[in-house]
Amino acid sequence: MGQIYKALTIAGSDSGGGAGIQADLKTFQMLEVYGMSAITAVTSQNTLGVNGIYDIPLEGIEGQINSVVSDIGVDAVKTGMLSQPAVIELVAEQVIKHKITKLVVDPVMIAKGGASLLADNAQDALRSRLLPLASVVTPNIPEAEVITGMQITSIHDMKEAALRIVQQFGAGAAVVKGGHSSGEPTDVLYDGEQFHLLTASRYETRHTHGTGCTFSAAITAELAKGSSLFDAVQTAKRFITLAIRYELGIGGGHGPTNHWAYWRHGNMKESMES
Ligand SMILES: Nc1ncnc2c1ncn2[C@@H]1O[C@H](COP(=O)(O)OP(=O)(O)O)[C@@H](O)[C@H]1O
Ligand SMILES: Cc1ncc(COP(=O)(O)OP(=O)(O)O)c(N)n1
Repeated sequence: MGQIYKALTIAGSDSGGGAGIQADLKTFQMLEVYGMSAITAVTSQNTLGVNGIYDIPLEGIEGQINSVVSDIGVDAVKTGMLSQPAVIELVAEQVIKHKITKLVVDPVMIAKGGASLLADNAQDALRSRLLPLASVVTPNIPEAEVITGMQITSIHDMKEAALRIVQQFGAGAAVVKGGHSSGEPTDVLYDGEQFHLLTASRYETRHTHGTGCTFSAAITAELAKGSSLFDAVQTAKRFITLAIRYELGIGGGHGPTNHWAYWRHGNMKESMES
């Protein structure tokens, strides 16, 4: 079987299977990384929206992380929905305690349907406790605006936000994602030294539920395998573009992306070009 690479997601459960823990584990599997989970909250959710949020007690979250790390071990960790300041505090402590060096922070704040997945009073904890521990942070444009306090209306602004997330808040790197912009969905990576722009075609579809989770999970999987940050982000961009392009078309609202697409269509030469 060769070497088994392992990744842990610390995030919320999406009963609809398109975002959160479910999207992360599907992505890890497709990228041939063994996936594990520490669930922070259970959501009752489908393509139409979030109907309920049930937080997991702190000792339950800590127990899941300890169980996994102490026995199986992790090559990389990602965070998603952390919902409360105390959860962020706990996760930060665990990252330090377990000496996690590859940490992808997806600063999940609001679901596509509008439900809040991060309490307003958790923003400070996110900035001060988690961002300094992150190898890379992956905000969408509204999340980057909340973190930095600046308005983002251009690639220039996206670069400035990524720079601030690294220089002001202490993250190792930042990818400000362009899904919420108009035009081509260009993502801006600042790796601490230079900027990289990752561009793809925009596919006009309502089936984009879980794009951010899937993208950050793909980065995590590639980092777990030992890829450089730039290579990991490039692979993640390809993974999410194909997952959006080959939509499943299920559900009456914002449907999930296609986590099989990279595997089924990923080596088709023209798959990113048309
Ligand atoms: N309609 C689309 N077509 C192609 N790529 C997209 C589309 N929407 C988002 N993306 C890409 O999906 C990834 C997630 O982006 P985004 O939607 O901004 O994040 P989030 O799901 O956190 O809001 C980024 O790489 C972004 O460029
Ligand atoms: C449990 C859970 N976690 C995260 C999200 C948000 O995921 P994201 O990838 O940002 O996708 P959209 O909400 O933008 O579709 C979620 N909905 N549920």
